[in-house]
Amino acid sequence: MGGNAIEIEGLTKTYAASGSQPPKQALKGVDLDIPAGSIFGLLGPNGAGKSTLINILAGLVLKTGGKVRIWGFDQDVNPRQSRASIGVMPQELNIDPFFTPRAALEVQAGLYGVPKSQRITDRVLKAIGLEDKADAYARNLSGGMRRRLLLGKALVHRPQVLVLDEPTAGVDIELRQMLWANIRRLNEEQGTTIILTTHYLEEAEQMCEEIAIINHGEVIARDSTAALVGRMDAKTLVVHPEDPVTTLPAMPRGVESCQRRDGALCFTYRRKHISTGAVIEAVRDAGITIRDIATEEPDLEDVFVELTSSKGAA
Ligand SMILES: Nc1ncnc2c1ncn2[C@@H]1O[C@H](COP(=O)(O)OP(=O)(O)OP(=O)(O)O)[C@@H](O)[C@H]1O
Repeated sequence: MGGNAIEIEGLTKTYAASGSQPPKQALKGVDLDIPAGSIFGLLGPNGAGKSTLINILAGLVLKTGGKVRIWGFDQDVNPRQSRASIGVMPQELNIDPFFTPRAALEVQAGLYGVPKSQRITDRVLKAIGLEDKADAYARNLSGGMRRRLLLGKALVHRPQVLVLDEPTAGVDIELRQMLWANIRRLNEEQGTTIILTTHYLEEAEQMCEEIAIINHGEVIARDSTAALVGRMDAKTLVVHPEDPVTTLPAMPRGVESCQRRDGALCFTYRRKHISTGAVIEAVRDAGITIRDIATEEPDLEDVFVELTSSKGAA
């Protein structure tokens, strides 16, 4: 196979109408390649289509149209192999309370048809730090342990691609760090490709080499995290002029100017390329007396909000 763990072309999904609900087009033609060996972030607001996409990858939801290849296997041509290449840690804590972690992992391995001689139950228990609890009933496990067990269940068939759907939602910092350490290790030591959805943009920034932002069933941005962070390098200088200004002052190249409703002038630029001093100088050169001045520094959250509210209209 080539350099991609996942190749998605023109993927569409329309959920059928039910009762008074009209049909819902959840994916509107998604093209997305995810490089093998990467840690890839899939971000988007609630209802954007992330779970639909992930569930299609996992073989849990049937696509309406388009092509999906997992580890080189076309879902339509080689459904079994494509499914065996991927493991999914779901959002919900759906664990049978009457199974022990060991039994839960064994059952899961059975579901994937892993022969007994090739099972790696002990190794998985160790990787998720549940050796001590291997034979305790799952109902006695803490929320954090259950989450780790879900991760373990996604690993029993040694998938090349691991999908984590909101793995750290509602999880305390210590457990979050432990989960990330586990996941990084899988990525580094076994080359497992990791795809994760998260609402913690800071986490995505720290963990993911590349990020796709999905909104209203479409990919609206896909870039290396470094490039997205580069976008965030934008800084806005807000100038409150002493007297009303009717003409925006001339600015150095690369500065976007606008005027706010309250009359304030705002100038957005990349700090890397243009200094704040140069912008202030240009304002003064235009004969504008500055009454007050402030700077605004957007973070990934702002970029995300801007992208999902402007380009993503249905
Ligand atoms: N089984 C279903 N039947 C009908 N509509 C559905 C079904 N599942 C999801 N949808 C709709 O499809 C759209 C995409 O939903 P999806 O769950 O994929 O979004 P999401 O990005 O995962 O959101 P969240 O972050 O809240 O999990 C939403 O409008 C949702 O209401």
